[in-house]
Amino acid sequence: MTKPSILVIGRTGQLATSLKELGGDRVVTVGRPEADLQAPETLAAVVDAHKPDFIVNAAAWTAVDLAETEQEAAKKGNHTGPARLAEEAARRGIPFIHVSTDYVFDGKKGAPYLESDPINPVTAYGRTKAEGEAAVLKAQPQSVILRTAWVYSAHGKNFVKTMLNAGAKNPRLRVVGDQRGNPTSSDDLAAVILGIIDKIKETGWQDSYAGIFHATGSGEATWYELACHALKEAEKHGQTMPEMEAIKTSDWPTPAARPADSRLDNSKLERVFGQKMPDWRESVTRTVNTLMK
Ligand SMILES: NC(=O)C1=CN([C@@H]2O[C@H](COP(=O)(O)OP(=O)(O)OC[C@H]3O[C@@H](n4cnc5c(N)ncnc54)[C@H](O)[C@@H]3O)[C@@H](O)[C@H]2O)C=CC1
Repeated sequence: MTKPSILVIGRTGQLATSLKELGGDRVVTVGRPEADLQAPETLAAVVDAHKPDFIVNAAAWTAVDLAETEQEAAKKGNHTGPARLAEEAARRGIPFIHVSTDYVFDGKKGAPYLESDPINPVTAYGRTKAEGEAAVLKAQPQSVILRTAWVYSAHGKNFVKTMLNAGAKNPRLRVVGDQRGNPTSSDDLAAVILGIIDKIKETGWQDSYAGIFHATGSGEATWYELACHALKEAEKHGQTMPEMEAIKTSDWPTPAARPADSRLDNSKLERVFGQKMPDWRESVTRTVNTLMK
């Protein structure tokens, strides 16, 4: 067996699982306790044990609501921990790929966000992720930071799985219909990350690779539209379609306020890396087919 050349931090999360599934022997995933962003002193030893050509950080504090009350832990998971990992990568000359979020924006632009648009996070999660972006780039200038959004997959915890489960148990579902974004399959994001790594291998590091890139599923949706599509696909497998009602954000209060419109423009990803993400509907259909098998 060839030595894995891509070290992924995070083992059980959606993106880490997709990277392992897609990357096979090229990828080794390491999670807690061996690699713990809350205990950054663990990270150097993991990098030295694997001597990778690339490091991907697929780990994060992703509990958006809990981040409001657990700000210190969220900061370690999203800011200081990833910054330390970037520092270890820089010290060894290893390009670093990190993942951030649409929640660095306040959602008030009214059009898809560009990488050059000013950020203004409105949640503790978004703030810690935004601080993480800046700290990672400072620690390792050879970093590619991918801002993604609304991630779902056949594994782990996510909105699509929650809706399929809720739809199987309830005759009627109420889903927020006034937040707009780009549903993203973690498999599609993993494919983009592996594509970026191939490109860097092919061309060597280029200055244009450094910095922030938006990487979300093509097309846009509300949570209501996403739920309806997933449940219609499940209906083809014999699950009863519940009656669906679109509700307002104000009817579904959460501790952390979600941006109303956090659509991202992915054209820089295509321009620089030649990577285009599939339409979210196709990928949701694939995920539902996997789950209903
Ligand atoms: N899930 C979503 O909807 C979105 C996710 N993102 C970002 O995408 C990336 C991947 O997210 P997912 O795979 O969906 O998240 P996930 O919640 O499925 O997985 C997170 C992973 O991080 C690991 N982790 C948490 N704390 C850790 C620590 N202290 N040390 C080591 N590992 C730790 C968990 O064990 C898990 O494996 C993250 O950077 C996240 O912020 C961005 C936008 C939306």
